[in-house]
Amino acid sequence: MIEVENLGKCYQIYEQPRDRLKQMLFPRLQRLAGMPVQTYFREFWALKDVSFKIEKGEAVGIIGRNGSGKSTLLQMICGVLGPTCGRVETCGRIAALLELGSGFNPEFTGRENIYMNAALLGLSRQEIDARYDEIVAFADIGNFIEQPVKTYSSGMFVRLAFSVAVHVQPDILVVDEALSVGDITFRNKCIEVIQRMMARGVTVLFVTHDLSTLQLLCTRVLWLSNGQLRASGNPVSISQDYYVDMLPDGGTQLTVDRSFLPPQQETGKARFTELRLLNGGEAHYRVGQPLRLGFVLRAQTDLPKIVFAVSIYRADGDWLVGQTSRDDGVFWDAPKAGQECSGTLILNPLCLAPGEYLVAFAAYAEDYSLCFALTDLCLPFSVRADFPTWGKFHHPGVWVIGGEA
Ligand SMILES: Nc1ncnc2c1ncn2[C@@H]1O[C@H](COP(=O)(O)OP(=O)(O)OP(=O)(O)O)[C@@H](O)[C@H]1O
Repeated sequence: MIEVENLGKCYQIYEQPRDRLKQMLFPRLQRLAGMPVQTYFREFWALKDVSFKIEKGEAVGIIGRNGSGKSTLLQMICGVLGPTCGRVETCGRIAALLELGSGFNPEFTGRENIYMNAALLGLSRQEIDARYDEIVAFADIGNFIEQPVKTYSSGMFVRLAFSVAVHVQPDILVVDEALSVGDITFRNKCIEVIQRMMARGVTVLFVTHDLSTLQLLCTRVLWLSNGQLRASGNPVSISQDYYVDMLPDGGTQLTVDRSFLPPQQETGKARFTELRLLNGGEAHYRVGQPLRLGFVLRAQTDLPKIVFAVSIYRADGDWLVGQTSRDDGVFWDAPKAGQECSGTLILNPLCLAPGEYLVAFAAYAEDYSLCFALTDLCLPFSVRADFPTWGKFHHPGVWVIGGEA
């Protein structure tokens, strides 16, 4: 559905505005005068020599630090930006959510923008009429649909744009970071729709900094670094490598006592302010050692009683441990806005087989009816053994020779 070959985008960077003028005039004059031709800009490659293919029905996530070229790549795939070199080929109708509000006329109402946008994507008046109610219902922005979109909040913008994009029956859906401005209910609704579209064979390409959405939706991840394709493959292992690369120490102190905050879902209710993996300064856990996971949560509003949950995943995405304080009969008293709840989960001994692991933390109401905070996979750690082990777990056990079972 998408084929990108040796794609590159080079910008000319001028240190001062007058250099732009010099560049327009001087090289021509120098050429006329038979003098050596000078340039008054420096080249900056936002994207360089990127190649990949995406098949029908794949959901591909693009990750990378700020400025690594993700939006540039999406814009070139959607045809709104021309490449400096290389080529992009796509098949079928592309519906794209690029920059916030792009493709919308701010003076037009939501209704008018729906008609304009859907028409640009190739739908006839009758087709739009037939889908109009569905588009409005999905966007769920109430009477604002009759207001000029310049009065919309960023979340409302995205709701409407996303709703149009998914209702025009595209062959390729391209989403640049848009989901991150929607609230959690809308984000979950979008994820469901994207999953349904994927099941119908729609190809999805999206940029996100939210590694949990990435792992939930993607069949493959492309990691861009300084405009180049650094890695492509399994969402969990690539996001783990990416995550480690983002660590302040570059991951060199991977499993030594340290604290690091991963991205987390903004619920407006609470945030984890500290997450810590404690293993006494060792480079790796040994099979059978205790694992201590420390956490601090700050309430942003008055909250009821809290229970914490910790999940441990193997690096290939297999969910191995789901431990909640409620199951162990432990609750934290209802914190007031601004107050912190802290705690440690000690798994002793840690029964995981040798391998690479990641942790995720969550805080819920005691009946699990509300999630107050949820982190991405974080705190990568590894387990080693001095002896061969088999399977996913290694439980301490006692073997008895003979006797009764
Ligand atoms: N018109 C332009 N002129 C010069 N440089 C540009 C232009 N547009 C983008 N760039 C540069 O190209 C690089 C890649 O930008 P891009 O927006 O693709 O990054 P990104 O990975 O999407 O970043 P983010 O995560 O912050 O959205 C950046 O260094 C940016 O400054």
